[in-house]
Amino acid sequence: MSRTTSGDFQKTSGWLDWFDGPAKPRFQLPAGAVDAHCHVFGPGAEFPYAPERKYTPCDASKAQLFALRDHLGFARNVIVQATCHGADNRAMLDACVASGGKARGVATVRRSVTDAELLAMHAAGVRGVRFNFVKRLVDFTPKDELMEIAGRIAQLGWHVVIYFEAVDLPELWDFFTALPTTVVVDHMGRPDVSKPVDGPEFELFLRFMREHSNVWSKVSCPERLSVTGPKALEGEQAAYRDVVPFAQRVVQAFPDRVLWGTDWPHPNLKDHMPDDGLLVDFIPHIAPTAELQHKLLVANPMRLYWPEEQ
Ligand SMILES: O=C(O)c1cc(C(=O)O)oc(=O)c1
Repeated sequence: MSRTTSGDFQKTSGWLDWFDGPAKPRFQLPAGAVDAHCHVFGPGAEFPYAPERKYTPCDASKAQLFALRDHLGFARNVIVQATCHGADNRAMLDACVASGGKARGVATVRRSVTDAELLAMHAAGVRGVRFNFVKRLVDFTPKDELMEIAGRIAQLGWHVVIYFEAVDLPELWDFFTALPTTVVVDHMGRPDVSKPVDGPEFELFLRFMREHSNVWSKVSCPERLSVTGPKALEGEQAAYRDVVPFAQRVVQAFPDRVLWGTDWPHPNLKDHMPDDGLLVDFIPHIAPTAELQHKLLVANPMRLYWPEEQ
């Protein structure tokens, strides 16, 4: 079934809609598991997409996200502001509030954000801001503006989520290592998994984490990073094998600083749309023991997003 975009919007040409009717995962998530990276899109008629966006998605509402959460067996979500909404956080905030405490959020803000707005976001459940350096997704924001924002949100106990491509890490290193908060890297800093896992590019990322104990990583998005597959479709139980050594390395080296998320509704995939149930079945390949799974899915996200419950 083709999904629609409501309001005065037309999906980007070639847009792949999120997968309908995902499998029930075979992997039994631990009680209290958190999907620590997912998004809501619109619906456009209610929460318009931002004029500066680089893509227009199909709608993906909070009700659809919560249904997926329950189907897969997650207890909670961390809803990350998607770039198609720019710095208009209303859809994400509305979803957090509607979740009844089962979702926390990561916002995108500009320097012009007021302290009162930040406090209101905190009350709605926001615990971090996202700085995006992926050029196909956002226009450039000066680093001094980002550093000023980081200084302000640090006072609220929030963290910074960073999204960048592996080739850009050397240039961004000084900025990232000067951030005054916990820093969470999206999707392992997007390694090129056709390169060796013990090669210089991924080693730089591991060094980034090793030398900076405030840096965490989401070991998410194998469907984005995989080059040779196989895809998480049609019951595949060994999907995205080429990504496994990279994610496993991060989980084993930094078990207390990793998070996992579905990345539903998977913006901008070009090749295929994964079955989210089978994506959950990817987890035991990268976190093979019950202890690692509990840290990745429960203890770590709870410490970062619901510390008051610890
Ligand atoms: O690689 C991407 O296209 C992508 C985009 C977004 C976003 O538009 O916010 O978020 C993600 O986590 C990944």
